[in-house]
Parts: sequence; C-alpha cells; structure tokens
Amino acid sequence: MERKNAAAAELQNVEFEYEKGEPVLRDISLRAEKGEWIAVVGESGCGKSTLVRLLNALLRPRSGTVSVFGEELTERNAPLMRARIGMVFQNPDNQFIGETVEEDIAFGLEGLCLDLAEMERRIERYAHRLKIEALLGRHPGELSGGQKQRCAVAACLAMEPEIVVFDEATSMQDERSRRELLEVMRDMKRQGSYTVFSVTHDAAEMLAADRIWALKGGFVRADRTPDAFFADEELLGDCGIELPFGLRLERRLSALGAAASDGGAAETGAKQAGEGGYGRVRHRQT
Ligand SMILES: Nc1ncnc2c1ncn2[C@@H]1O[C@H](COP(=O)(O)OP(=O)(O)OP(=O)(O)O)[C@@H](O)[C@H]1O
Repeated sequence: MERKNAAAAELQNVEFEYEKGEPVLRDISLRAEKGEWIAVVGESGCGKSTLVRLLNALLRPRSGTVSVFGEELTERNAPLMRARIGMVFQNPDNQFIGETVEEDIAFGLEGLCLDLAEMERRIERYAHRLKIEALLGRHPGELSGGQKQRCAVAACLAMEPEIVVFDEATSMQDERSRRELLEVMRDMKRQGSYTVFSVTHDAAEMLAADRIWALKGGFVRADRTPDAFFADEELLGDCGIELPFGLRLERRLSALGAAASDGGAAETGAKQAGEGGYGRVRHRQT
C-alpha cells in the first residue's frame, strides 16, 4: 500500500550508463513531492532526458533505486507504474498512432479498459481543455507543430496520469505555441492533481516551476527554487545558462538604484517573467 507521506518520485544514489564505460548519471539523489513542478535543466548532454526516462522505467539504473509514490520501480511493477506517468516528448510526430486525433486519443484509452461512455467523456473533456475540439476529425499529419503538441498533451492527460513528464515539449514550438503550452502546464499546476517534470532550456518554464533540478556532467549541481537558482550567477555559469535579458535588465536597473525611482521599467521586467517573456535561455558556447 502507498505510504501517506511518500514522495511522488525519489532517486537514491542512482548511477546509470548506456554502455559499459562512462556513466551518464552519477550518484543522483533527488526527491519530488506530490503536486510539485520540477524543471530539469543543464547543458546539452548532461543527462536530463536520461533522468526522466528512469522515472517511468523506460531505463533501469545500474545501481541505486528509483521509487515512484513510495514504490521502488522493478521490472515486475514497471507496467503498472508506467500507467501513472505520462510522457510528452519534443517531437509530437513520433507519438501519433491514430488516423485522426480522436482515434489517437482513444487508442491510448483502450489500454486502460474503460467503457465506451467513459472514453467519450475523457476525449471530450481533454479536447476542450486543450482547445482541440475542432481538430478531433483531422489527420495528425495535417496539423501545425503547436496543434500537434496540444493533441499529444491531450492524449497524455486523457490517460489521467498522476505524474506528467514534458521532455523539451516546448522546444520545437513557435513563441505563441510555447506560451500556450506553458499556460496548460500552469493550469495543471493550479489544479494541484499532477506532479510535473519539465526538461527544458526555456527560462519562462524554469521560472514557472516550483523547483529546479540542475545537472552538470551527470551529477546534481543544484536543487533550488527558481529565485535562488537565478540569483546565483556562478551556478548559472556552471550550468551554461546566461541570465535571461529581462532579469539582467532588472538587476542592472536595480544596481543603478533605478528600480526604486523608475518602477515602470523594473515592473516591465517582472511582468515579462510572469508572461514567459524571457524567451529561451542561451547556453554559452564552450
Ligand atoms: N540511447 C543512447 N545510447 C547511448 N548513449 C546515449 C543514448 N541516449 C543518450 N546518450 C548519451 O547520454 C548522455 C546524456 O544524454 P541525454 O539525452 O540524457 O542528455 P540531455 O541533457 O537530455 O541532452 P539534450 O539537452 O541535448 O537533450 C549524452 O552523452 C548522450 O550522447
């Protein structure tokens, strides 16, 4: 039975390697509480996607343990636990199976052995939530990138998972689609019924999270709130993240003492943060 105070997900001393040789993840110990939104960040190749794939047993650690809702993931319980964890990937094209969007959502639901009325209710509910009602009869291949990603999210949420992992789900989207998807994520957060992991290079996504797990070279470099994360310039440098323009401007103004006398400009920076106006984080060239 699930322990009352069990973490949504917990990794203890996890080591992972794809092939014998260099470990990709080393001595990872992290814990996410139920209802939290965790942004997983770090330079390309540092192990972010590998880490989230361990959470739904797509990969198994070489040593250490991965537990979900207090249960250690094993080969035996993996299929059952996987049903509680939804994944949305970078490229929605790889996720479609159905000939129409509706069929695609229904296909996932068939595996849950729901009756027809419940399947229809869920399709209607999540199509409405993701604003894709008008797309249900369309072939997924005909849709724009943003529309495809909304359909992929609807198919994932219709399974009613308790944990949702967005693995760079906003990265191939244009600015408008990115903002729309971020709003969906914020809405999920407000509902409080999901634990969310988002692997991201997007500053707005990092700022909207409850906590940031930063990896460097396969190690945990930091586990901080977004405020504490973006306040530490050495840490940002270590993770190859440049301070987004809006925050840089705000800090410069503040350093000049302008924040107090010119509330307007400082306010603009803060407002941009709320609206996701900082855009993508630029990683330093190494
Ligand atoms: N299937 C695989 N087989 C062998 N090596 C892999 C495999 N997948 C990833 N790797 C390697 O493992 C390391 C971590 O990859 P991972 O995809 O987890 O990084 P990431 O931080 O998500 O990168 P990005 O931000 O570029 O997506 C990289 O060196 C990568 O080349």
